[in-house]
Amino acid sequence: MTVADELKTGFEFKPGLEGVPVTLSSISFVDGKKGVLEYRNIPIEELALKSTFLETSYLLIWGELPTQDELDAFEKEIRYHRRIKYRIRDMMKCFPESGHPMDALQASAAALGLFYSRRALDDPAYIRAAAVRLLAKIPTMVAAFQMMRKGNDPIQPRDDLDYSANFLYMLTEQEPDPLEAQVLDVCLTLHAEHTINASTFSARVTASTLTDPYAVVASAVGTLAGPLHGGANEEVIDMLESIGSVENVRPYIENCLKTKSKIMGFGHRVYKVKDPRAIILQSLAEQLFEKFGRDNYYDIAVELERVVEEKLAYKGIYANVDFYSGLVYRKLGIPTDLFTPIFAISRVAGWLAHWKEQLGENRIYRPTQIYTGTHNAPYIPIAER
Ligand SMILES: CC(=O)SCCNC(=O)CCNC(=O)[C@H](O)C(C)(C)COP(=O)(O)OP(=O)(O)OC[C@H]1O[C@@H](n2cnc3c(N)ncnc32)[C@H](O)[C@@H]1OP(=O)(O)O
Ligand SMILES: O=C([O-])CC(=O)C(=O)O
Repeated sequence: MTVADELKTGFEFKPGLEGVPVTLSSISFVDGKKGVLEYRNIPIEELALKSTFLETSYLLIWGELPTQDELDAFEKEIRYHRRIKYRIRDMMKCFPESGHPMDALQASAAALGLFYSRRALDDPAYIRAAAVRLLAKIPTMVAAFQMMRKGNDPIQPRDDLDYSANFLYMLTEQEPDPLEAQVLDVCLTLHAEHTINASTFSARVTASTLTDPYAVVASAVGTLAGPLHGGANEEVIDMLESIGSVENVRPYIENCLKTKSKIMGFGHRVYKVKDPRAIILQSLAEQLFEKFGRDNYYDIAVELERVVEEKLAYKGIYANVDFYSGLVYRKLGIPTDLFTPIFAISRVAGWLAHWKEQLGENRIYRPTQIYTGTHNAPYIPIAER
């Protein structure tokens, strides 16, 4: 059969699965034309203003906002499980300091499966324990690698600090300013879930084989790392650095358009307007600048957004979630190559929600292909090739 024949069999090939539904889901909703994002029916703006990352994680994974008692119990369990086993720390010490923290995180998340490998996927207590462990330990692993690659011992989590304050503390051994901890917490809430993006799809495919949740998260971390997905937040800062000044913005964009290169932090498969999270992230950056002083990259970013809109709005290309997040993290003093691991700390909540949902009505993912080769080719002996 030729490719044309294959296409006649009724398959419609959609590169990148654009617009192809791959599951039923009630976890989140995006209206890309109106710029709407909801988690479990609640608008992201409401959650950013009124919730916390852990409460939002509970909402995503278990489908409802927790009562005060449920939230207290959940937070207590997370605090209890923050520490990582010394054998995981020892393993991480062998990682090369020059390695990317996303690779370190992917390997460490997978290593959790060596210690907690029981696959009781129909036991709600197992599901809860795995979700708690992953939410609790991933920030500790990210901070531990940061310390170890600088030649220092990891900083132990502090039980008196909440989730985001504790993460910032483990990175610096300094108790963060309350505004810094609060801003980071809102960033985590904003990044926690986004329907069937590439890493979540990867998580669901892995989950559908009924493997363990650590493998599910490790495969999603690997997928998030790429520059077309979560890795773009790091690339945005590199781009702002290479542009260097507001005057250089227009020639930079014109050159990208001429050479058909992507402008990092812009464009989205679903949003055809400015990403609602970018609007909130920009205001978080401004709050930090007001208290701690402006970042000189901000003016470049604002001009970049203006020129990209002027040139590309007609194609529906606007700032996405990765455009302003890096400016927030930079102001929090976080190194650029930790931006994507921070995205992972947050998105693990969404991945876990999808893992749990996938297990509910599981069928293994096994799509098809359109074969583009030939048939019955002769085997040519090596001497005759
Ligand atoms: C958390 C996240 O994952 S958010 C996304 C983070 N990624 C980035 O910021 C990287 C830059 N952006 C991109 O590469 C893309 O916009 C993606 C990967 C996000 C979406 O990709 P797709 O939906 O496949 O869009 P695709 O790449 O086909 O682009 C469609 C058109 O818009 C253009 N376009 C899309 N994004 C950009 C961009 N950032 N800069 C310039 N042009 C762009 C493409 O060149 C293409 O133009 P054409 O139709 O004239 O050929
Ligand atoms: O939805 C997507 O394609 C990308 C993503 O994860 C997000 O925007 O948060």
